[in-house]
Amino acid sequence: MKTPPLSLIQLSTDLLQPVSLQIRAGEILCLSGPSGSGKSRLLRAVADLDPHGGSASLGAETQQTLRGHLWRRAVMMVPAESAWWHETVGEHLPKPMDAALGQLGFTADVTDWSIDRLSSGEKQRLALVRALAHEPRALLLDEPTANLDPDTTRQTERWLCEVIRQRALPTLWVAHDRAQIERVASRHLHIEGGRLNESAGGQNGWM
Ligand SMILES: Nc1ncnc2c1ncn2[C@@H]1O[C@H](COP(=O)(O)OP(=O)(O)OP(=O)(O)O)[C@@H](O)[C@H]1O
Repeated sequence: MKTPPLSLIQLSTDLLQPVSLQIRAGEILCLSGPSGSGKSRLLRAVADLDPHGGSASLGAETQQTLRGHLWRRAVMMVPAESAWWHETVGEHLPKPMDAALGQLGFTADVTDWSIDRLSSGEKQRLALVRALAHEPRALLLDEPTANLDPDTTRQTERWLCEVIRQRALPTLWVAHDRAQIERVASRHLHIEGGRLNESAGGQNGWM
């Protein structure tokens, strides 16, 4: 089955003018902008977690036609700070994710680890694995490598890019780091002053 694109249709927040755009299957659209410019709030609007104007759709399905929890399972947001509610890592995974965990450098016993012992970087990578275990059809990533050292950042980026390509997931990826955007982005938008502008790179296009 062909993976549908993720579309924003006149989507607006109180910080962002209405925006319409389409993210194709397997495309990584990076979003940069100054702190407080509304990047996370745009992601939350696409996930239908906050009140907003306009709508978003995934092929024929829209925020209006899918119930909230089903929309958010299909269009999966991984926030910068993940929430955990069970005692161990394994209890949060709806299916075994051994290959992904191994590719991200975890040993097989990570599923038995207590949430209390996890570092912020471990939490961040495990939240990505958990999100993908739910088999979403689009991804919203809020600074997915913010807590990682340079080597782990590269490892996580490579893994994410491969999964996004294999599963043909339309992806909106908030990033601050210019080098990261150059490595992963199919397209780059910059948000500033309530507007979303296509960025061709270059000094003025980056934050
Ligand atoms: N629920 C809310 N109601 C009103 N204002 C909010 C709400 N959540 C966040 N804000 C404010 O909206 C602004 C944008 O927040 P947002 O988290 O989207 O910024 P950001 O661009 O992701 O910034 P950063 O790069 O620092 O993470 C901030 O000034 C924030 O304080």
